[in-house]
Amino acid sequence: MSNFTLSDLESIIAQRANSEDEMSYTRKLMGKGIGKCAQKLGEEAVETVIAAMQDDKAEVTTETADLLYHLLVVLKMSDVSLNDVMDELARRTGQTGLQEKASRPAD
Ligand SMILES: N=c1c2ncn([C@@H]3O[C@H](COP(=O)(O)OP(=O)(O)OP(=O)(O)O)[C@@H](O)[C@H]3O)c2ncn1[C@@H]1O[C@H](COP(=O)(O)O)[C@@H](O)[C@H]1O
Repeated sequence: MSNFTLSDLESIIAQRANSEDEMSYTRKLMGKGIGKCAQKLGEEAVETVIAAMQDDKAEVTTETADLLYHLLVVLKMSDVSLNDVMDELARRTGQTGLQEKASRPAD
């Protein structure tokens, strides 16, 4: 099992965002703006859903890797850190998902 974490990948993405590395996919993608990054995130989410519906474990694994990478790119572009997201998830651990839903303001 690898010790590699999402936090490690977040750090690499942050380095690439500020680099001049012509071989960096991250740099190239971010250069296209938030619209393209968000579109890629949506595509990877759909591909993960399709893999799950096909009950294809290998494909779910690779598509989820693509999805998590593109999610971290969008978080970086949005100036939201993984820590921000983990803090929000930690805040929610005191209640069930249905309690959280009931506590939301009415639309
Ligand atoms: N984890 C990833 C990762 N997952 C997916 N991808 C890329 O995401 C792209 C998605 O594939 P697609 O075929 O859908 O996209 P595409 O056709 O190339 O792109 P578009 O033409 O649609 O824009 C591929 O080019 C993948 O290589 C990733 N690119 C980089 N990383 C990691 O991010 C770090 C920084 O990478 P670089 O910025 O490339 O140095 C490194 O640790 C990499 O391993």
